Amino acid sequence: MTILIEQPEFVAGVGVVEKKDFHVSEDDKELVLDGGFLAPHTNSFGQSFRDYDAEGDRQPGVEEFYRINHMNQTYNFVEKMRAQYGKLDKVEMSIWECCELLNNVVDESDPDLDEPQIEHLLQTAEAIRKDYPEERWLHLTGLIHDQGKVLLHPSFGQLPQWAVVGDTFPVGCAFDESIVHHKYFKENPDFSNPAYNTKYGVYEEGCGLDNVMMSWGHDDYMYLVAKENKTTLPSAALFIIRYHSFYALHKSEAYKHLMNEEDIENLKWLQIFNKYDLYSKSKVRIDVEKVKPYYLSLIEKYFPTSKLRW
Ligand SMILES: O[C@H]1[C@H](O)[C@@H](O)[C@H](O)[C@@H](O)[C@H]1O
Ligand SMILES: [Fe+2]
Ligand SMILES: [Fe+2]
Repeated sequence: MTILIEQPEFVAGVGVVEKKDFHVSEDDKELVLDGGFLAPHTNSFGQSFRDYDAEGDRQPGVEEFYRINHMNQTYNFVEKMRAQYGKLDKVEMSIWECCELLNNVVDESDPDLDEPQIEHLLQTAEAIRKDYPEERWLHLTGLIHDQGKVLLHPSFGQLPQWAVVGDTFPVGCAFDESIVHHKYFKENPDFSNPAYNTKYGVYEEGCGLDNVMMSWGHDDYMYLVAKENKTTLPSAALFIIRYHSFYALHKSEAYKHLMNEEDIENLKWLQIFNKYDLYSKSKVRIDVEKVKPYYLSLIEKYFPTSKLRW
């Protein structure tokens, strides 16, 4: 007997459809995988993924991270950061050089991972590659989605962790209760500002997420870098990069009233991507030198110049 496990797949022009991706053969009493990626039940610390209350060494630091993040991410702050970092006048480097810079970067907001970020980028991309071998754009999206974390590096002004990592959320309208450690928004000045604390705030129904200011961090920054450097990646890739930390949307379905038609389409891809972003976090290291030529070929395909403006 064969047990089929459902995996969604994208078919050009049709969108996301169900796909039978791998099976377990009971006759042979062994697992027969068609090279598929298996999402583990627990993280490398033995806890469920994204359990922000589970007791453990990382919990107090992660909670403190969110306290400071929620207090400081205001509409005004985001406007300033977008204007300053949108100039892309800090550094010139290639995508691969950026991967290498992330060799020393550890994300303090993450309860599931304490490995350097280069590992996470490759783990994500390689996990996607297993299940979606044909979607080369999605492999590259995996590789670059967290590169905005270079904002932590001294050559980018060494921004504090609260201004770079963690889940993101819209500013300029009410903070949804589904956001991790929501209680700390009480200390954010926008929380009691009537211009910003209603369901719509400064936005309108269906205005499109492109027109929504998101809390500042690696997502919005990398989106600007990719867009301004004229990537030919599809719009779903840019959507994934800008909103992959927006769990209130892609997990809790909050803020849907701000989406437009294109957002609704792109969200399907983000939900696929999220499985690999989250569940590939592990202690299993990728052989960087072995996979490097493949990713260099993708970078060449989707970016017009080898040096990017950051
Ligand atoms: O801690 C994690 C990490 O910073 C990820 O890169 C980000 O995308 C997540 O949303 C966040 O919660
Ligand atoms: Fe991220
Ligand atoms: Fe990530």
